[in-house]
Amino acid sequence: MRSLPLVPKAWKPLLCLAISLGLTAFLLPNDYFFVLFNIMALNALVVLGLNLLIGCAGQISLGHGAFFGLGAYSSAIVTTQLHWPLWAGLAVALAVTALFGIALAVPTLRLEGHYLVMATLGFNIIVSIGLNQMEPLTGGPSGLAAIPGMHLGPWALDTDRRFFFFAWSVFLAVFAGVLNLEDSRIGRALKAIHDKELTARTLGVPTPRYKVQVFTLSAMLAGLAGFSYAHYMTFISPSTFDIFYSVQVITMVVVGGLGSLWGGLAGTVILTSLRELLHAMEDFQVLVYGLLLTLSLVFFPQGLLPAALNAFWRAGHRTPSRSMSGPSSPKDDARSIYGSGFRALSPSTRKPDSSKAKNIGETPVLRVANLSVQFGGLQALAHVSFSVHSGEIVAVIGPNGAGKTTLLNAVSGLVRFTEGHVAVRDVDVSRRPAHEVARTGVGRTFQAVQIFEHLTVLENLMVGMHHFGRSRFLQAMAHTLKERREEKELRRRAMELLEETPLAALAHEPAATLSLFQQKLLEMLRALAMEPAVLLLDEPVGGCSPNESRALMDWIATHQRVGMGMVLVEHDMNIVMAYATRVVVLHHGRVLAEGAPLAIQKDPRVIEAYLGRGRRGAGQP
Ligand SMILES: Nc1ncnc2c1ncn2[C@@H]1O[C@H](COP(=O)(O)OP(=O)(O)OP(=O)(O)O)[C@@H](O)[C@H]1O
Repeated sequence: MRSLPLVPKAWKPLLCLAISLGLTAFLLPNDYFFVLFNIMALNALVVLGLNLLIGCAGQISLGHGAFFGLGAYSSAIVTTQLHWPLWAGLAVALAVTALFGIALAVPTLRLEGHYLVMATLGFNIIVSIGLNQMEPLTGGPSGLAAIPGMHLGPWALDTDRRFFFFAWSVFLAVFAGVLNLEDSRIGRALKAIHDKELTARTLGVPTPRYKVQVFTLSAMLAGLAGFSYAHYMTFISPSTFDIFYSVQVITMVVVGGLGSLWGGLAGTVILTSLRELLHAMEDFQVLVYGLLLTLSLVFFPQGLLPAALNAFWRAGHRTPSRSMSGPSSPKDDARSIYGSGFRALSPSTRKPDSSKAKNIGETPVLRVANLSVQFGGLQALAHVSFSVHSGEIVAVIGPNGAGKTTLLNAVSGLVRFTEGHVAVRDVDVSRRPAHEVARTGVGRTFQAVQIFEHLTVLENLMVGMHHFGRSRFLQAMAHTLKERREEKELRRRAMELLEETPLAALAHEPAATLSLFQQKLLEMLRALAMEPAVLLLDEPVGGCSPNESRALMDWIATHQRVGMGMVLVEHDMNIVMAYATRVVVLHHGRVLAEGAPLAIQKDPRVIEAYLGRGRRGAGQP
């Protein structure tokens, strides 16, 4: 089965779902239940898109009622008023929702959380007003009637039972595509964006493009549902597509569990049925949905269903799995923490300047020229210039607030600089977005470790390899042969890298369960997975014990030999002296001194900057 193209990854549960739906069709007693299940299928399509948007990419929309309406109305208008064929109605519905999706996504791209909710809510209200006001086109509040019924070529889907098979087949096909997408290179990138967007950008993930694409895809799924609804009901009016519909579908996502595609389906089944139960009490529906939404968000932010399932699971498994926790005590022996190749060096084995400068390349891999960064009235960096050659570890040191992290942020494209240039392997990356800088060859770690906690260890690494992949949204959804080969290759390379470290045994564990040491190691490995020309390490051993620090530094220093340059921001002078080939000292955003570690250690200007006037010669920096 694995070698066949276009077979969904989750084909077993999908097959079970298809069989259950087939059996359901024979068990449903009358047309009333078929109508209920048909509406459920269309809601499930909208929820699927919304879940992809909210759960995977972390963008919230209260405008999906509008996309549902735009899909329904655009097809209804062209098929009733222009007498276009049904397939043209579908094409128009998808095109219109895609265009509106892009038009809404691009300007709201920078918005997050409440602001994005407000923008999409505003969009829903505008569309509702438009549908009511544009009477000649939409029929106004009385709606559009006599819409052509759904048919597949010569087969008219003119009974509720026939439409049942159509609607659920469409849902199953799209569901398979979205499940494939979730478990692909793009899906991992979307989850990484949801988890830590800035970090994802520094790993080469084109976040703006993906956010627009996922928003558009989500809008198109609502448009597809709207198209099906219009030609199933053959009558539509604006009240179906108002803000209450958007609230309903959001509640279905939240109840089922944000980001859980199967949970979203369960939420749809439960809440569509609930709406039917509350049919007689129309005024209470808004109240019930609002209460469910609020209660879920406040008490069960991961979703009502996942919370119930977790409670059920915990009742059956009272003892937590040992493998899910990091090393439990300092008594865990070094091998269990570091694994082979991770034995700490004793301090005496690594001396300042010993055998460090053997493999330094001729041409710089990173050139920083005259770099200045201004934060309002604060000059954080002023005319900083230095370069890094392959095989070099250039330490950047300086007192707190000297501008070290700002320098790394400016080089990696996270901070705009007012003046200067940055070149990576002779490619000018000045003022390019962070993901492009990363793709040119800049990998980095952060002062406060930034792993994607909701991904596994292996998936974290695979996000680091994102820019090696070529597959796009549609290829990932269709799970094409090319995409499968690419995914297999990425997985193989990531496993190979992991096997270099003790993390291999934890490949499929959630990254959040790792100890700090393991997280630091994973973050470095993920940056290495990018195969960067230059690796920026921001206090890579901060928070680690001396043994852990040396183990990490010894391991990372082995990569010094493979033609990569490193910039090491570090406060621990023992580490700097032991591993740096050159040291750049920053003070008040300016380069105070630059040279070999031993020379820097004795430089009176450096001693003064670190220890202050009057204590010159009192000790080392
Ligand atoms: N985003 C920002 N907005 C405004 N000021 C900032 C910003 N980032 C840093 N700064 C300021 O710029 C200066 C340099 O900060 P930076 O974090 O680069 O120093 P650092 O040398 O890395 O310090 P530390 O060793 O404590 O990490 C500080 O005065 C800091 O307050």
